[in-house]
Order: sequence, then C-alpha cells, then structure tokens
Amino acid sequence: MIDTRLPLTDIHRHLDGNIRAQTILDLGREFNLSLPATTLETLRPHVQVTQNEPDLVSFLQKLDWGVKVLGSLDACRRIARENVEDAARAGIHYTELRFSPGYMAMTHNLPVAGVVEAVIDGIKAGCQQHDIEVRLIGIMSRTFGEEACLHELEALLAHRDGITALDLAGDELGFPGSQFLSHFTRARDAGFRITVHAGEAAGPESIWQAIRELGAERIGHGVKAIEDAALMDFLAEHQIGIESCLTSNIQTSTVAQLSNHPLATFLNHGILATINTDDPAVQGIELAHEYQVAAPQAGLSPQQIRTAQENGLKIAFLTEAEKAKIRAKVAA
Ligand SMILES: O=c1[nH]cnc2c1ncn2[C@@H]1O[C@H](CO)[C@@H](O)[C@H]1O
Ligand SMILES: [Zn+2]
Repeated sequence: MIDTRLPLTDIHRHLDGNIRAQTILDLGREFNLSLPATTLETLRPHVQVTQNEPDLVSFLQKLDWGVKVLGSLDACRRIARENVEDAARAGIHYTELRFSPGYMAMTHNLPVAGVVEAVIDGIKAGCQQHDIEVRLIGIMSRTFGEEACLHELEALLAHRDGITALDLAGDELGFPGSQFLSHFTRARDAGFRITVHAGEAAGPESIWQAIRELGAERIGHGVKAIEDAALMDFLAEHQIGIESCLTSNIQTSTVAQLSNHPLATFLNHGILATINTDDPAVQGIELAHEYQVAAPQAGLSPQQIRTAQENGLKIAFLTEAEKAKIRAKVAA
C-alpha cells in the first residue's frame, strides 16, 4: 500500500519509455509516418508489452515506435510535458525522469542538444501546470556505442543546468560499462550525479564495475546483487541505493516470477532499495500497481513497502533541504 502521509516518488522512470499510445498516433499522423496500426487498440501490441519478453533487448524494442514518431523538437517538448502530467496524475510528488536524447533524435536526425533543450522546456511547462517536483537524468544509450554516447553526453553537458544526473542504459550484455570510463569521468567532473543500469542483464560484476569505475551512487535494477554476498554488504554499508522496477524485471525475463524477486531481501539487508516503474506506458502499468499488486506478490510486508517508499526520497538526487521541503509539504 502507498502511505499517503509520505512522499510518493518514482526515481526510475524513462520519459521516452512512457509515450502515450494516443500521442504516437497523433504524431504519426502529423508527420505522415506509416505506423503499424491506425487505432489505439490495434497499435497497442506494437508499443506495449503484451506478454513477457524473452530478454532485455526484445523488451527494449517496444520503445522504438515511441521515438520513431518524434519528428520535431516540438514533439519532444510535447511528450516531456505529457510525462509530467501523467506522473502528477499517478499521485507522484517527486520524480526523476530520464531520457536518451540521441535515441529520441535518431529517426528524424534532430539536433541532439536541441532534444535536450526541448525536454527541459517541456518539463518546465508541465511543472507550471501540475503540483509536482521533477528532476532530469540524461541517459547514454550504450546500445549505439561509445561514439553515439559521447554525442549524447556532450548534448547533456551543453544544458548542464537543466540536467541533474547521468545514466547508462540499453543493452548491458553487448556493451559493458568498461567502454564508458572516459564518459563518466567527464560527467563527474561536470558535477553530474551518477546512476547506472547494472546487474539487470549482466551479473554482479557489472554492479561492482558501475560503482568502482563509473562512480555510480545508485544502481538501476541491480537484481543480480543477490548473487554476491560481499556486494550486498557493500551496498548497505555505503548506502548505494537500488532503483527496483518489479514488473519490468518480469517482463524482461530478468526474474522468472515476482516471488523470486530479491527486493525484499535487499530491504532486509538494510539496502536503500526503492519501488519504481521504468517504462510505464510500454509496460502497461503505473506506480500504484507496483505498490499495490507487484510489491505484495514479491513478498514485501506492509512495513517493507513503507520503508521502500521512504527510501525513494532518501536516495533522491536532491539536497537535504529540498527533501525536507517535499516531506513537509506532503505531511501538511
Ligand atoms: O529496463 C531497462 N533496462 C535497460 N535500458 C532501458 C530500460 N528501459 C529503457 N531502457 C533504455 O533507455 C533508453 C531510453 O530512455 C533506451 O536506450 C532504452 O533502450
Ligand atoms: Zn530503466
């Protein structure tokens, strides 16, 4: 259950994995693109997971139509604004929305730095209309290689003030973190906070690598930490937060069933683990489903669910003063 006296956060939410099906239809029409379907109902299986995918890379293909319709910077602005609206409607008080500007720019050759600017703009517009606090995390999509990631990093650095943190996402098995050392050195030098998708498709060594070599302060998914007792201790001791996404881990076949999910064990071990969505529109879920259905199925007790909710703001990329302000506002 969601504790309504506590701030509700979603700190692992891809805005380019959360494009409304209706918006995909609208933009397809606007830019005269041939989509695989012309009605919401027939489009859905092309843009949403309908049954669990065999692996991460197959799951990620479901995001492709959403970015293929981004025919202009205005379209990027629109989906950013709609993401704020959707998060506010989901009852979220604070969210960190992440996006890969190169992935969004790719199909229509948009300027990558222009995409970053448009997303920042769209978020601002959304925040003026809705009572929610938002920060942005820039993603480098490892799937497209080191060069493309460098391009994304530079676009994000060009708008340093609007971006809070840097992440690495995409095909973890095909593109190990070791290829991105220099990217993260530059990002840390610029003062970006760091979170990395690790231990989702690859094993615990990928989490160690993200922490030791990329400077990760938080880990996206981190499922495979459960295989390494020393790593479990390290995460707890150094307060490296885990951004868990329960349904996503089932849909990517990272975890066979929720009753096997390590989140409850992470929490028992004193790790600052949290409950988040990942790609809500693609997954066909919202945060309430993760709290009310997925978390109990994953064996979390009501107290553990509350702890996970509290951890969200605890490990948020905010100052202590900013966190206190959000806590006070929700409690009021
Ligand atoms: O669960 C996930 N694991 C790894 N990468 C992901 C996941 N969801 C989305 N992306 C990746 O994030 C970028 C868009 O924000 C894309 O690279 C997409 O493939
Ligand atoms: Zn993710």
